[in-house]
Amino acid sequence: MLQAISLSKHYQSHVALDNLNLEVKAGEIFCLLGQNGAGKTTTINLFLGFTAASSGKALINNKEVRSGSAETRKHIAYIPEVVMLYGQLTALENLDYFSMLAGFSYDKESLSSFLSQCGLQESAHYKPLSGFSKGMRQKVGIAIALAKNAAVILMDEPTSGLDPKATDEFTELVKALGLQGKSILMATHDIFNAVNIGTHIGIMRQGKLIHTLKATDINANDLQKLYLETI
Ligand SMILES: Nc1ncnc2c1ncn2[C@@H]1O[C@H](COP(=O)(O)OP(=O)(O)OP(=O)(O)O)[C@@H](O)[C@H]1O
Repeated sequence: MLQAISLSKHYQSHVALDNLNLEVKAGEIFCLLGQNGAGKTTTINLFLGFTAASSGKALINNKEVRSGSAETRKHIAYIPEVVMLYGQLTALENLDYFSMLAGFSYDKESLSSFLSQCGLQESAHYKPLSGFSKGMRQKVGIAIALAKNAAVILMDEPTSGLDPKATDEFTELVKALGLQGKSILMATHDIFNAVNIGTHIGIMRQGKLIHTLKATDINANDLQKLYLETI
């Protein structure tokens, strides 16, 4: 589970995140919408411990995130806009390496099976990442999340720049992770995808979470209207 309690981040006098209260339970996919600079990445970075909170708390499985500490990060998988892995290593080698960093050791069949579950063709398992498309990299990123057995998955605009088919495949994978009981927080600019993928949707403006909605309570057209009225 992922929780923010009165979480704020200031850069000198600038308020990047203002008193965020948020809970993403197991099996929930929370999509954060908001204009550039609304505070989405700041929120994700606070949960990752990449930056320290000015006040309030970020909790992962009820443990407070400490900036720079690996204690809570081991429960998290992070999928940024472009999954940065080792280009000279194969998909299998990358997965093996990142699983080991998280304390897991798998045989080749198991590693291959994680990649296949994420829709990566077997012929690609043994190819270096340098030749992978963005969509293929995102699949390896999800495979790492599976292999790490991460309870929490944080995603920052993971479908930006993906073609419709790759977006659709990615969406199905993320929904399956939700059904497996992961807590997922995803920052996105894609309103249609947020309704399609999310169980919950938040709209941020100038560091504040203004609206929180259940995805079943709104369609894409109404969400777009509300979004435009809010920002
Ligand atoms: N290291 C930093 N130093 C100063 N200000 C920062 C820093 N990081 C972020 N900010 C500011 O905090 C605010 C929130 O930024 P953030 O990156 O969280 O927005 P965002 O919603 O993720 O935007 P985008 O959609 O463009 O990724 C912005 O005004 C940004 O300029």
